[in-house]
Amino acid sequence: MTALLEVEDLTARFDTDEGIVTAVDGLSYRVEAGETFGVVGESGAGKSVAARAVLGLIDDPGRIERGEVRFKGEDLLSMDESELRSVRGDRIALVFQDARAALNPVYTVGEQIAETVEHHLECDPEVARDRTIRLLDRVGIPDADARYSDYPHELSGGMCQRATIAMALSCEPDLIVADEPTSALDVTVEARILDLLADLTDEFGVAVQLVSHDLGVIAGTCDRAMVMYAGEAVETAAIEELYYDPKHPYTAGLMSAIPRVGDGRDRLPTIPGTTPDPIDVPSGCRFHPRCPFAEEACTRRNPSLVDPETGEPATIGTDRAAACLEYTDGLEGGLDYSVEIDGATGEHAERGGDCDG
Ligand SMILES: Nc1ncnc2c1ncn2[C@@H]1O[C@H](COP(=O)(O)OP(=O)(O)OP(=O)(O)O)[C@@H](O)[C@H]1O
Repeated sequence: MTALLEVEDLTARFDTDEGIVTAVDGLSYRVEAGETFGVVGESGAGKSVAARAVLGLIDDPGRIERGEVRFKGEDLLSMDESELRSVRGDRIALVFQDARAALNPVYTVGEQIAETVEHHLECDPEVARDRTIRLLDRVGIPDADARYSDYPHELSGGMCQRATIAMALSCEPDLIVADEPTSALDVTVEARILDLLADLTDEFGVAVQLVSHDLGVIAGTCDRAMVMYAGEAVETAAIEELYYDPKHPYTAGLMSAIPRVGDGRDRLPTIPGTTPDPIDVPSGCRFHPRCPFAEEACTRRNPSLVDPETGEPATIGTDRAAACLEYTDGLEGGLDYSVEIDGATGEHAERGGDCDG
């Protein structure tokens, strides 16, 4: 069965003064209709470039070198700009981190949403206005009738993000690509917006590709997720599997950065080291310089995604995949970490191994 979105072997590069940055390297994943699919990884992993590539929004000095982005079976990368624009306006909507910048400052919030409604539904302005007010109300903007006439600068950050979500929904899309939609918001507002997104995906049956550097956000919101490192996918799994039984040492490290109830830590990265220089990525497994379990083989061989149970190469349809030599019997010492969950809270309580950093 064809998934709603199928990205295959996507490779995107930027020509910079310092050299060529391969921001996304041979990336393959799928998003099923109606599901919330998370893309997680540290800054520079290639999450935003992957999200933008889905919409053909890679600008100079970037280019998509190869791959396919099939939306309902049609390759978006082979479409011309006007075809793409109509898919973007109609079937795929975008929500960005900086909601205020995404809104036009010279029109009221209501006017700009009503304009897309009018265009999309080919209805008259009164109908568009009513529908816009209902949408503003649905995304939790209080007193939506009055807020319709507010300019973006008159709304708080959280309210602006609600407005852009209303805007995204106004074209009744099949897919919303949300790139760090809550990173600029404080934690309480973030939680409310994520709850809203979850409710709306159920209610409108829309799929979401949710990009975040925060595995806590992804774990709380998504059905499945892909973990990215240095332009590549290192693990894909249903969210419970990723959370309770991470197969890649990098995912396990990200897990330990999820704040736990009562431990007072903020979201500090606990994996030692930093993401590699994108112009000069490490040989072999790109994570090996930071991996506590790395062996000599890891410096030579870049593992591809495989089913961790069988070691068989993963395809776009594989539900569980990890890219570590461990799963093709390539490690002598193996992986030595464990994840223990405090049953009472469902939070991560203890971890073994060296991956805590
Ligand atoms: N316009 C650009 N010109 C040059 N390099 C770019 C450009 N946009 C992205 N890159 C590079 O591509 C790589 C991936 O960037 P991307 O923004 O996708 O990462 P990310 O995982 O979304 O992280 P962040 O959360 O920091 O945005 C990075 O090394 C980045 O420097």
